[in-house]
Amino acid sequence: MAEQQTNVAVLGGGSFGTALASIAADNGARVRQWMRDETLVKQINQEHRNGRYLPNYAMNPAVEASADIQTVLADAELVLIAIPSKAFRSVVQAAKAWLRPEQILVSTTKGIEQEGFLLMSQVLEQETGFSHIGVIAGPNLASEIADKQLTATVIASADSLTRTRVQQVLGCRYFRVYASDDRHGVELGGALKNIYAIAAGMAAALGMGENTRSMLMTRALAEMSRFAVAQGANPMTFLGLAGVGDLIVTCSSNLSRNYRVGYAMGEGRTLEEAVDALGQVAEGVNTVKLVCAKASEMDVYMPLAEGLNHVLFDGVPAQEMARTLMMGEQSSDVEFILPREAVQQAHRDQAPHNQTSKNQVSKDQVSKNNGGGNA
Ligand SMILES: NC(=O)C1=CN([C@@H]2O[C@H](COP(=O)(O)OP(=O)(O)OC[C@H]3O[C@@H](n4cnc5c(N)ncnc54)[C@H](OP(=O)(O)O)[C@@H]3O)[C@@H](O)[C@H]2O)C=CC1
Ligand SMILES: O=C(CO)COP(=O)(O)O
Repeated sequence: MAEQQTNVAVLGGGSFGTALASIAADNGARVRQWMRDETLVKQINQEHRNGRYLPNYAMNPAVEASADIQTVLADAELVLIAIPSKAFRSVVQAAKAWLRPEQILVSTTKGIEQEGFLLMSQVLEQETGFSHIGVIAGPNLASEIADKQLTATVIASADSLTRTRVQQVLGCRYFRVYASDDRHGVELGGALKNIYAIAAGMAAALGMGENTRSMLMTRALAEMSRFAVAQGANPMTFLGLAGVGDLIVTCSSNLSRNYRVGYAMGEGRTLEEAVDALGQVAEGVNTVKLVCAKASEMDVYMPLAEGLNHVLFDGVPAQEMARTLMMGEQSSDVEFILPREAVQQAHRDQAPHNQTSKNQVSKDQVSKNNGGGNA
């Protein structure tokens, strides 16, 4: 529980920003929430309801909404930024004149900026140069938080003041906040799982069974952690809420917008139709493109992401991805115990006449096969 009244600013009037603003207010903080939509500002201040993003949620009436970013940031000790990745930098730039180095800046955004492949905390660092910077990620469907379903998240920062203040300000009887100092790993976990949530939604619409779903999620975790480790993250982070925790919820729930985009495509809709019908952000659509380009540049094997990328952007039918799911290399289960290279070497050593074994399909063959493969 908050020990003293803290001034909190939330930038973003979407579903997650609204849920976090209300949690902080429930917890005794003085909360101001910024959004650009004046009609929504009026509705939140008069009806204590965000009719566009969380229409059935009775917000804490103490949350004060405003379209004036200067007013919202005045006196804020903690600033939570819940703006989709495509607009994140421009909003930080608009806020910059009123930010101060002693403030704690926390991104809640699970996405990647195309230019430079930057995560949002890196954008915050670039734009401000401040030292109290953190990220929040975890299995946090906003609409379940709005129902006050028991929920846990992670605050990740190298800065202990950031971790502690966020735990104090947001931790309450229905929202638990665990700490991590692997900011990069936690932030990558939140961004990467959106890719696999789309694939899981597609698999569900295609009628795949529970074994398939479990395989997909577990191999997704292998792929995510492989990529994150190549980017300098700690693989153990993926055992936590921001890794396996967030992956489970978004690959299982129709409340996840990324899952819903995949489901709609599995039912035969185009990407454009699926995204238009959603009317909110599905970060995974952009993330899969950026991650595949980065993985190819770094030579990281990511067949699930590559397969999805082909379905989303190259017109490959979803059914084709499912078929090729079974044709990739049969490699190591947990490669941090048995490295992939060791399995591949054993196959090479034991193949008759040093031919590629029958069950072992090379990376080249997998990518030729319409981009699908087993992670
Ligand atoms: N919703 C969830 O369950 C969770 C979401 N997240 C992450 O939080 C981030 C924000 O998501 P969420 O709140 O759900 O998003 P929503 O799509 O619900 O809302 C987006 C908000 O950002 C605003 N916005 C978009 N572009 C701009 C812009 N150029 N300038 C100013 N404001 C802008 C929108 O304003 P307007 O209405 O005027 O367009 C809206 O207030 C995402 O990265 C998401 O991954 C993380 C955990 C859970
Ligand atoms: O990140 C989320 C839950 O943890 C929200 O997922 P979606 O963006 O797919 O709705």
